Amino acid sequence: MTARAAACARQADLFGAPLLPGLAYRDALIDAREEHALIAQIETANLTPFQFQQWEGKRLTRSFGWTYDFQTGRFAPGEPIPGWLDPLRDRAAAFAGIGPETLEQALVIEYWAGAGIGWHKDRPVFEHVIGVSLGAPATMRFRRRREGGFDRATADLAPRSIYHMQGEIRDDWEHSIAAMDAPRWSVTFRSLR
Ligand SMILES: O=C(O)CCC(=O)C(=O)O
Ligand SMILES: [Fe+2]
Repeated sequence: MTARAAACARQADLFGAPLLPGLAYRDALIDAREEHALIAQIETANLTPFQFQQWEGKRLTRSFGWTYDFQTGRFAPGEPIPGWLDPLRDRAAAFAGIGPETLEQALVIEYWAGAGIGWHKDRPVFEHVIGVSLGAPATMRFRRRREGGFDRATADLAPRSIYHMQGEIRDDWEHSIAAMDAPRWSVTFRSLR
């Protein structure tokens, strides 16, 4: 079995059928001390409320490397990825089997209790999407439209875990995160297509 097939088989065990081609996941990427240090850094990183038209999400965000403005649709170079994210970016890249320098964007999100993120696909300018979870456990949901409805699947995201989306799961499926009852932070890294 190839490494990828083995990863898929593990996912099938963890998350149940159907397989989600292009999704990889592992627990315990970092330890609790590293998790707390990252949360402390995020808390001083001047995140701002996510806003889309009149609607303000119950989450704070900040992007580095590249910014995508949801109000204007403008995609532009942003502030460099800060040094405190470098070790995490290295591990995210190693997990995905790609070079760290290809992960040109980092997005930091703080979800307030009661917040999640609605159905979407990540912007097509990006290719690989790799996410690290901090704080509350989360349920990531996936759906893909088919005749008469949706194919659906879910993945449990433990704190300190990592996921990688590429290919079918990233391009053909939408994802969302169910509202959580405690704060959660995520750091996602993206490569450009
Ligand atoms: O918080 C996460 O892990 C996912 C965030 C997400 O889907 C996004 O920013 O596009
Ligand atoms: Fe996303």
